[in-house]
Amino acid sequence: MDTTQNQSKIAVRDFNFYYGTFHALKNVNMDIPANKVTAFIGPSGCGKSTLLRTFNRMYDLYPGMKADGQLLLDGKNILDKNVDLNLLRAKVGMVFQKPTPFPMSIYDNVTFGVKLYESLSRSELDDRVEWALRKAALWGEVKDKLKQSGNSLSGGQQQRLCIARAVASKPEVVLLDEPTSALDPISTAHIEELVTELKKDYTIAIVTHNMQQAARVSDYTAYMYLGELMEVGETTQILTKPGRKETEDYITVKFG
Ligand SMILES: Nc1ncnc2c1ncn2[C@@H]1O[C@H](COP(=O)(O)OP(=O)(O)OP(=O)(O)O)[C@@H](O)[C@H]1O
Repeated sequence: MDTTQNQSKIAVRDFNFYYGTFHALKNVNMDIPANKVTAFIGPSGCGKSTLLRTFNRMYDLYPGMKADGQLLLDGKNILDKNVDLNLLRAKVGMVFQKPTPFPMSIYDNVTFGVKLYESLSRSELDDRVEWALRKAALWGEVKDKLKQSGNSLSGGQQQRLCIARAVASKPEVVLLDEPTSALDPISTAHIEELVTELKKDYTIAIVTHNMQQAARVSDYTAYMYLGELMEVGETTQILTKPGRKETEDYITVKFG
């Protein structure tokens, strides 16, 4: 990938990841450019979600997992033992496949992470809630019912609420793990528009099984296979003229 014009936000260097004795990611090297969307594609089980989750060290939440190599966020290795994990997760937000609003009001969902890292006045919090919900293109639909439970929203609205929650603490990177796979086409279109909008302010990494989605939203695409990064490059090039046979076979089947 040509990173000379694009500043690398995350640099992955000689990175390996293990679930116990299972070697899930094998010597991965790549750059995730700032203020761009990088899509991760590849067959089920190839390690896309595993790689994404290492970018905010989600794996620290589970025993028996091990990583080596380097994951440099703005040049600093996030694998270092003395990294403040709360701060890291404030900088690198995550949205999961299934919408996961917390069992609390829409307002409290958005302020949840903010309150952990910042002490804002009530009016500052109100402003942040409006700002985040506007970013997530949800404000108009919920501004009159902020005290209602997040679970009262539709699936597509819930996912936008999760995006609002992720951006509310003003992260630098947003990780999206198949964010639209549980959504209808209209909600999917909403989220895709949002991803394009968000990259002005954030660096975005998205896992998707949908090649059309990768084509629509991403600038760069990484193809993974059996724990290896097979190739990475500009999305138009990877999807139309992949360098490797494995990528071509996968894309041909997926595009149908
Ligand atoms: N908690 C875990 N413990 C042990 N092995 C795991 C765990 N999570 C994932 N794996 C294994 O690691 C490999 C990569 O899984 P991962 O979920 O990252 O793949 P993926 O490409 O995101 O797949 P999918 O597209 O199906 O979501 C798989 O072989 C999977 O079985």
